[in-house]
Amino acid sequence: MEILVRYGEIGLKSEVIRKNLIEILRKNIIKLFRKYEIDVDVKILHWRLLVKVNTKGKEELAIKLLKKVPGIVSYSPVYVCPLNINEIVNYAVQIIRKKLKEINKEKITFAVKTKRSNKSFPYTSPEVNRIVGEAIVEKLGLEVDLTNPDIVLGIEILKDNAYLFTEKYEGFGGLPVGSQGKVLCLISDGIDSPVAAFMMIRRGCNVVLLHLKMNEESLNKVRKIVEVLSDYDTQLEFVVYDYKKDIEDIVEKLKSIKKENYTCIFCKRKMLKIAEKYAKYLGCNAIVTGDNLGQVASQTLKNLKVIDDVINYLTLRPLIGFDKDDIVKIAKDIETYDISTEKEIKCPYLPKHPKTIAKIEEIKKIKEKVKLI
Ligand SMILES: Nc1ncnc2c1ncn2[C@@H]1O[C@H](COP(=O)(O)OP(=O)(O)OP(=O)(O)O)[C@@H](O)[C@H]1O
Repeated sequence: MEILVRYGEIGLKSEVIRKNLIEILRKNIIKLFRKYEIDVDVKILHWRLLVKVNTKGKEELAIKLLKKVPGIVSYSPVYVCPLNINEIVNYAVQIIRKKLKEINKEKITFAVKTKRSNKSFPYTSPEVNRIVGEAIVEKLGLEVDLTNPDIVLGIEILKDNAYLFTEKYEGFGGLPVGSQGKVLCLISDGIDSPVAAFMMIRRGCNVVLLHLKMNEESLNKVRKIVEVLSDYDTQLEFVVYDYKKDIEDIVEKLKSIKKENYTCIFCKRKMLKIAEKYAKYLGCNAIVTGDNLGQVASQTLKNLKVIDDVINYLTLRPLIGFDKDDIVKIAKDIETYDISTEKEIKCPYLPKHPKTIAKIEEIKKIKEKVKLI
């Protein structure tokens, strides 16, 4: 099986950068397929990649896996045909004939959509559409429907060959992983932080996922999430830090001065402080969290400011402006949603009335009183 892979934004870059990104993309495809013991050859074509799946019986898996490679916008299993209009017509008729066997319907309609990037091919795209379309009508008796066809036959005319296909799968787009440096993502068992990590992977970052462990149940969920995300970034690193003592210390100290409502703020400050240490040690360029504005009462700009104040490191919150529905949709698409929601584990340290608008002067006073970060 051969699959034609299309990239998007990579194509907008200068030639030197584009070549570099395409090579990273090529290697990423090979790495992911190797993980699933699929032997592939990936050839770089003009504006496309051609993935040749050599392992028999793994074709369906190969199609699923390509969705998990950032940088890919869409892809199609293809028939590779010589650059000759008669051959293209012959291939087209055979492909449609085969496709007809899969469709159980009386009157089947079709459309031909050609894209010619090889301008030295002597027929324009509309001409190819017409010639191939007429042959299909004549030989197979189908009807043309350009708005809502049962079968769309795609033809891409590239430098070396014509590529014919009837299926087109969507990728996530973005940039190849490994092209934009490394970030440290704070990951919990919730819906948001796996999506935040994915957003950074999609933009080409390698990620280190850091989980601050408070209980075994959450850690088990996070482990499953890590497994899913490590298909998108095959070099993903996962670090677990035992956080129980730290959070208990925070809760105890705040209780002693009746400031329990500051628990979330001091907890997040401590998390960022720990994250900063790991980020520096592991060579990460930024820290990433799944925070969102106003999703819970304590996620206010003022709170985020006093939380960020504890470190001096680039902190990114890729979901800050997203609606919950948008986040849920992505979580479902990347297959972390079911894991995040399989069992809700409530934070046992959550105070009754978390502080919504924290002031830095108040934080300073508390810090000094009970020695917190
Ligand atoms: N136990 C944890 N380990 C690592 N990071 C965490 C942990 N808990 C929270 N975070 C980070 O802080 C962010 C905001 O925390 P919040 O308490 O709102 O998260 P949550 O509701 O538990 O999970 P999520 O934001 O992933 O849906 C998270 O998105 C995540 O980046």
